[in-house]
This record gives sequence, structure tokens and C-alpha cells, in this order.
Amino acid sequence: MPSMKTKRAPTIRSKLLLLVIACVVPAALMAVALITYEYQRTREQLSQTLLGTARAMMSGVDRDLASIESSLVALATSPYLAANDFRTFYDQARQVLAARAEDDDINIALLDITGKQHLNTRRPFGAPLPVQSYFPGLKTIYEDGKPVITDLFIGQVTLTPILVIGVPVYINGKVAYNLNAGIFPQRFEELLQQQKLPAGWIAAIFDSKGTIVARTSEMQRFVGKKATPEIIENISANNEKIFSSTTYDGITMHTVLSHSEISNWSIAIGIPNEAFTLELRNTLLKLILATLILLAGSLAIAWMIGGRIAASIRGLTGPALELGRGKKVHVPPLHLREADEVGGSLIRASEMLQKAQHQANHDVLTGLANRGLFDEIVNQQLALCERNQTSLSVLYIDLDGFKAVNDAYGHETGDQLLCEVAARLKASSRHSDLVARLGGDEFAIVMVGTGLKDAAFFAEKLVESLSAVYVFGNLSAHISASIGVASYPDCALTSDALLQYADRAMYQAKGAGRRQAVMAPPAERM
Ligand SMILES: Nc1nc2c(ncn2[C@@H]2O[C@H](COP(=O)(O)OP(=O)(O)OP(=O)(O)O)[C@@H](O)[C@H]2O)c(=O)[nH]1
Repeated sequence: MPSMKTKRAPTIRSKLLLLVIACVVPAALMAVALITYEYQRTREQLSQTLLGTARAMMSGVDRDLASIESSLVALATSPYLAANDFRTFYDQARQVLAARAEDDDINIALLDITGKQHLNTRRPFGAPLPVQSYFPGLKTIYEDGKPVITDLFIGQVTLTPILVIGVPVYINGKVAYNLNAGIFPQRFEELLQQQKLPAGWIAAIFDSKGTIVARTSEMQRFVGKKATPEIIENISANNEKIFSSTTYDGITMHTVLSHSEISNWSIAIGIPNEAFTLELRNTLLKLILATLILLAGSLAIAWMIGGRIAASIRGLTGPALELGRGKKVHVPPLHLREADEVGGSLIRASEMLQKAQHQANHDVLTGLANRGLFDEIVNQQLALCERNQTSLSVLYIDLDGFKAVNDAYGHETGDQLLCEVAARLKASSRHSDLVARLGGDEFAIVMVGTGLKDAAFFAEKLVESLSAVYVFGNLSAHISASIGVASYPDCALTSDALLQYADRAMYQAKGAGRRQAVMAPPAERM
């Protein structure tokens, strides 16, 4: 026969643990996916909000520049310029600056085409001034007569980074001078600070070449410096952009950039990536921790419940074995409905088995032992008698005149009479004796530890008891009994022989006139 490897089936506990894992892990993964999705959404929303802020800041800068430019354009029409009255024009320019109270970081200068400064509000009128000033875009004012906003450069008077808005001054239809306003970058730093960005966030303004004009932090260190290549690359794209960049200090920033078509300047706002990811990481860590706690708790509960279920099921093992042995099954409460139901089924199966066993060994009408059981018990008891040197007697009982009762009162009354006979036999015999119905109106009794004489004495009494009138309602029946008695070891040594001799003696009783007991003679012993 081929060898068969039996694989051990998984336990309830392992199945429950698997169930818990199958429930908790997908839920946790789903939560991770949702949190990550939410994180991406928030990041996207924040990017859009930031872009809006950058756009608003950029137009604030544009408005500021435009306002300065328009003040200059108005001043450039001053009649004092045409009259070469620079002294009065100087005072007028100062008044314009004074009217713009917040503009102490602006100065006004008047230059001719050679770059000679005729006045500069940063110096008293008449004080020496650079004879050949130059700023980027100076020439174009004379060439195309249009205002210019320069990039950041080092001013000749202040020797610090500065930028200039220059407008043409027309005299007799020709550009005779350029009137310009020098603006310190600090003006834009203030504009950035007004936004009150959260700590760690950085905003910066860049001119058209990507030079840092203002920055929310470390202004002194960075002003006039070129932006990082990533920023410059995105500035040149001339668009609104959301991208990742790294600062000079090596901090990776989530950056938004807004570019102005008017000034050609740009504003960038950056949030450290760390600020973004830290929140996500913390949330994910909390989720993982919560999942682990939940998993551990659920596994512990599953382990406990699995143990209880297993104990309930194992509680059925004993009753199942009892059932197998044909014993009456007792099932204790198992505290699990299904196990209790199986236990109940085992009890019912045991009851059915017991009933079947009883039916196999007993007479259906009287409930007495049948011939099979009688033979079995006689054989068992004979073995004991042989070992213990004790005696045993068999009484073979046949009713006299029973057929007449059947015939006179019917079969049912005959049955009732047979039951009454059985009851009288049971009532007369000892607990240790076995009463059997061998068939029809024939009965037998095996009397353990009883010799031939005692058995014969008992048989005679039994004849009288069985011959007493039988009353069923208003019916009364008269029968009697003939009994043959045989004993071990006096008459026979085997069950068959004992029954045979008792039967023969019973026939002798019949032959002798019925209603009597006859002993099998010891002489007939085999
Ligand atoms: N009511 C009933 N009658 C049965 C049953 N089994 C057998 N009999 C009848 O019992 C009778 C037994 O026959 P006999 O032993 O000849 O009847 P008897 O009148 O006692 O005859 P003797 O033994 O010679 O006295 C038969 O008529 C059977 O049909 C039973 O279970 N119920």
C-alpha cells in the first residue's frame, strides 16, 4: 500500500488569527492609502493657495512700482525742468517724496544723457554728485522714450544694491533728461514681511535676471545674489510654476513661483519639504502604532476565543468515545451553541443506540430479555459458575391453555395476558435472576447461585402465581403454567443442554397433566 502522508489540519486558533490578520491588515492598508491620498490632496490645495498668495504679492510689487513710476511721470512734466530751475524742482521732488510718507527708502535723481546727475534728493541741493552715473537701461530711455525698471545693481551714490525706475523728461518734444527713483531692496523686504509667512517658509523676490531683490530671511546675506539654478530655470519659463528646489543652505523646498509680465520680476514662496512630510510621517507612524496595538489586541482576543472554542469542541471527544463504546453519553455544558448542539446529537445518537441495543436483546411486547440475550447471559453465568464452583438453574415455562384465551377474547387480550405473565414472573424473581420470553407463550428464567431443589421449589410457587386468575376490566381468564427445571452442574454443563433438559422436563409436566413443575433428573447429566 502506498504510504500516505497526513497533513495536520490547522487549528481553530490559527484560523481565527488568520481571520484577524485578514481583517486588520487590509483595513490598515486602506487607511494608509486614504491618508496618502489626503496628504497629496492637501499638498495640492496648499500649492494652489500658495500660488494665489505669490500672485497677489507679485501684483502688490507691480502696483508699488507702477505707483512710483506714475509719480515720476507726473513730476517729469514739471515746468521747472523746462525752465532749468533745478533748485525749485529739487524742492518739488522732495515734496513729492514727503507726500509719500512711507517712501523714505526712495530717492529721486535727475540725469542727463551723459549720465551727469543734476540733483539727487539723497544729497542736499548743490552738493557734489557723480558726473557720470549709469544704470542698466539708461540709454533706452533716450532711445525709445519709454520708462525703465532696472534690475538690481550697485548704486554709485549709495554703493549698496539698488534698483531704479526711470522715466523720460521731454523738453521741446525731445527726451532731455531722465528722472529716476532709486529704490532700496528693503522696501520689498517689508512687503514680504507683511505676509507673515509661517516660520521656516521662505519668500523671495527676483528681478528679471533672477537676482534676489528681497527675501523674508537673511536679507543681508542674499540680496544681490543670483537665485539657485532651479529657480532661474523656472523664472526663464515665464510662467507660474510649482516645483521642488533646494536652497543655498541645502534645504529642499516645495516651491511655487509667480512671474510678472509687467515688471518681469518673480516671486517664489517655498515650504520646507520636511514640514510637509513630517506631518504625513507622524500620521502614518500613529496609524502604524494604532494598527499594531489593534492587531495585538485582536490577536489576543482571537487566541482566547479560539482556545475556548477548541476546549468546547474537545469536550465532545469523551462523549463521542462513550458513544463508540455503546455507553450512555453525558455531555457537560460546553458554552458554545454549536458544540452543545453536537453534544445533544451525541446524546440522541446514544439514546437511539441504546434503544436499538435494547430492541435487539428484548422482546417488544413484554420488554423481557429475548432468546438471544437469555443465551448470552446463561453462557456468561455458566462461565462464572464454573470458576466459582457455584450452581445455576434454568426454568422453562410454557403456559397451559393460552390458545383458548386468544381464541375466546382475541389476540389483544392474549397480548395483555402475556404482559401480565411477564410482570408476575418479574415480580416473583430476584433482581439477580434473568426473566426471558423465548417466543409465543414460552418463558424462561435463569437463577444465578440456585441449585436444582431450590429452583424446583421456586418453580412450584411460580406455577401457582401464574395460574391465578387474570382480570382485564370485566374479563377474566384462567390459564396455568407447566415448568421444567434443569440445573448446572446437576443436570447439564452447557447452556444448550440446560435449556434442552428444562424444555424436556416442561413437556413432562405437560404430559403429567399440566400446572406443575418437573425437575430434570440429575441422572440425565451429560
Ligand atoms: N396473543 C398472542 N398470541 C400468541 C403470541 N405468540 C404466539 N401466540 C399464540 O399462542 C398460542 C400458543 O400455542 P399453544 O402453546 O399450543 O397454546 P396452548 O393453548 O397454551 O397449548 P398448550 O401449551 O398445549 O397448553 C398460539 O395460538 C399462538 O398463535 C403472541 O405474541 N400474542
